[in-house]
Amino acid sequence: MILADSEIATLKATKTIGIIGLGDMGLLYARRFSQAGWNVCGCDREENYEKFSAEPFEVLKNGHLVSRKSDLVIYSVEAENIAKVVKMYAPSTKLGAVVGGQTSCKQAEIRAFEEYLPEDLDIVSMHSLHGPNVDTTGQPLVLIKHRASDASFNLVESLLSCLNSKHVYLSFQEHDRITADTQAVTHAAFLSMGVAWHNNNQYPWETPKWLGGIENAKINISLRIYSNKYHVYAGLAITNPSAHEQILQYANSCTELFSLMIQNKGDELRRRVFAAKQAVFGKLPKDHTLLLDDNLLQQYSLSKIPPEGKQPNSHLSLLAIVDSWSCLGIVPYDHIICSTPLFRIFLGVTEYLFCTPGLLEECLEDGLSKTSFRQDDLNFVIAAREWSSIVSFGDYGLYKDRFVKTQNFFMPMIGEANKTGNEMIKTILQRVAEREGGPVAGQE
Ligand SMILES: NC(=O)C1=CN([C@@H]2O[C@H](COP(=O)(O)OP(=O)(O)OC[C@H]3O[C@@H](n4cnc5c(N)ncnc54)[C@H](OP(=O)(O)O)[C@@H]3O)[C@@H](O)[C@H]2O)C=CC1
Ligand SMILES: O=C(O)C(=O)Cc1ccc(O)cc1
Repeated sequence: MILADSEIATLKATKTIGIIGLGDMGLLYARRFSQAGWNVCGCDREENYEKFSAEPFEVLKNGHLVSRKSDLVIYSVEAENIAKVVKMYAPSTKLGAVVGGQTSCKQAEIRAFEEYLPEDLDIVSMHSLHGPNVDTTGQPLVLIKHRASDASFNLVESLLSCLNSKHVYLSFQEHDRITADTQAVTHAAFLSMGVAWHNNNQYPWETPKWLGGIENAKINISLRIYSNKYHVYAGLAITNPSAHEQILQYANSCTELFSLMIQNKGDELRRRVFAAKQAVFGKLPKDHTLLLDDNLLQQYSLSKIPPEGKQPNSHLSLLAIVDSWSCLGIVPYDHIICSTPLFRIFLGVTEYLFCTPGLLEECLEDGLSKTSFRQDDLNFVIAAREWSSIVSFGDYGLYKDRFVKTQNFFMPMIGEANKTGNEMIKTILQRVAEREGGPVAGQE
């Protein structure tokens, strides 16, 4: 429960909030909390101490110093390191404090808290379902009351209320299942596009094949992911066991649909894809308005080449996501309350392809009869399988290596892609907010 203003004022005067890990998300939280009038302290690795001298909150040298004086400690470190970091600082936690974390998959985080924190401490965890450069307003924020009194939970919820996000209450198990369905498989699709373009040695904005609104969304989101830190995507996929199954299903769906195309098994392909369409989109109301359309996305192009009419495209990446949702029994709309901006965009372009009259039929026809996309699709299948293997091996080193190679390939365009991507996301989020009647989020 968010407390009354007078009670929040008392908490602000008496409680100290500690953030361990002042990277992108930790810094966002620490700045916002201190701007809202909370007493905040934080730390990063000791060797980074000097970097934070201009911050408006107290910066300490390490997590022991943060833990011993904070009434609420939030760990905002790499998922890969969470157990190690919690083990290190947990014994220094102040008596009676509440502890939480921001990692994207909660199983490893909660396990670390249970193993290393003294039993008398409360655990309330959280997850902002957006990146550090998105306005927090109206975005989903998951709150997990794992082991806590109402007073502890109210402290956490009242503190987080300054972000103006939409609070979603889940257990850690529900959180991990939903984010595997939404985030992990979304990232797998866009990561695979990047690797496929890289392996084909082509910048998609340089070839007339990739023109049009849907292609702009694919390119901008893929490059946005490759502009980020690899550990964010590695952590949320590798530490979440449900994500392994989803990503494998995605790779299998890509393989099987592509196999049907190259064998020219049109009837089987259509049967399978239309059954998936029915499972995923069948219950949408007749008057359902599409979130996205090709015209809206047309303006967000990185290409200098003027559009020259429609190019044939099988849209294998989009066919495969609907097929995998269908095979896994996932209805993505059930998770919309817990969706990230990238997931909404992925769902938006997929919905556009599947629900615009005639478009799905056209792309299946292209997939079966045109060969111009075969090489791209083959590379896409290989990339999806590669990501699935890397995630299932749980190998962060391999993940980093694969990610960074493709990141380097796209480096010359990352700055411009982020600018265009930010504009695109801003427009889409405004549209989401208008549609849902909630607060309008902008870009920071
Ligand atoms: N970025 C995003 O879009 C989102 C990320 N998350 C999750 O939030 C968490 C943080 O992500 P993000 O901020 O992006 O990542 P960053 O890499 O930017 O931040 C993590 C920070 O923690 C520091 N750190 C590592 N070990 C310690 C330690 N022992 N003591 C103090 N600081 C330490 C890191 O230092 P160093 O770099 O030197 O290792 C780094 O500065 C991750 O678990 C991520 O999955 C959640 C929502 C969105
Ligand atoms: O929107 C997305 O999917 C992002 O890529 C940003 C992101 C990354 C990690 C999270 O835990 C939450 C959001």
